[in-house]
Amino acid sequence: MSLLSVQNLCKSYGALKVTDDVSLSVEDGELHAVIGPNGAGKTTLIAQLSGQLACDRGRVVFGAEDITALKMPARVRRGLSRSFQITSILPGFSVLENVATAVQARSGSSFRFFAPVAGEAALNDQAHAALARVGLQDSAGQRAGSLSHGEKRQLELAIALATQPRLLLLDEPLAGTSGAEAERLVQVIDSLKGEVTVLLIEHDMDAVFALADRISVLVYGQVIATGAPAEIRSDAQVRRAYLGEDA
Ligand SMILES: Nc1ncnc2c1ncn2[C@@H]1O[C@H](COP(=O)(O)OP(=O)(O)OP(=O)(O)O)[C@@H](O)[C@H]1O
Repeated sequence: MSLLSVQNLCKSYGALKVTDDVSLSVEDGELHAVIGPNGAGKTTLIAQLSGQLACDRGRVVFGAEDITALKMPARVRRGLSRSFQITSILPGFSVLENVATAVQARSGSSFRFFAPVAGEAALNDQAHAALARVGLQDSAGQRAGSLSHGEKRQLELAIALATQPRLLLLDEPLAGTSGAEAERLVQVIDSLKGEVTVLLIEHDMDAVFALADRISVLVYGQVIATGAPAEIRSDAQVRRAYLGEDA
């Protein structure tokens, strides 16, 4: 059984069909990338999967449960998390506090079962573990606002991981990075493989083809192909529609 099954998802704005009968599955443990030209509907799809945006039609099944009608917090509690954007980082708070806040938000009242000091220690332990996963363990005490752009992207990942997702939705995690910063993020995402199932949207094709187990290609709101990177690279329709004949 797939971890995530997206069935005939639709979203229109007036006459514009932004997601148009999208079906795809994400298998447990895989890194599944969704690529497509600007305006293809990728961000809208992620918003529909995270629960930020209601679907006009179609179903989203997570594990064995139909979650189509659930709002975002209920989806997060079930382990379906979207990476938070840099804009949601609290710049005046420390890196650790940013992650600890996310741990607490996910856990709801569960930390109240601990005595206050033990609760805080448990919270910090989880936050430190998430920071170590993304290579920010030495920056825990630093103000989040003083991080470089690439480090802020790493912090976003740590915040998402702190919610202990089963499926992580990553929307352009490399945006605004290049060179060593981008390579670092690719390494971090690669290191999550096998531990967290990932649905990745990313414009950096080198990163996508290096990381993905499978790729779905979205064009004008429709999935025109799904397959392993080598299959996608050699798919004539994909080359015509998106990658270009010389890709
Ligand atoms: N709230 C909205 N109201 C009207 N049109 C919208 C709205 N949100 C998105 N669109 C339109 O839907 C289309 C798809 O947008 P979306 O952001 O999902 O594409 P995308 O594939 O993520 O693009 P990009 O790669 O440029 O981020 C675009 O034409 C966009 O202008």
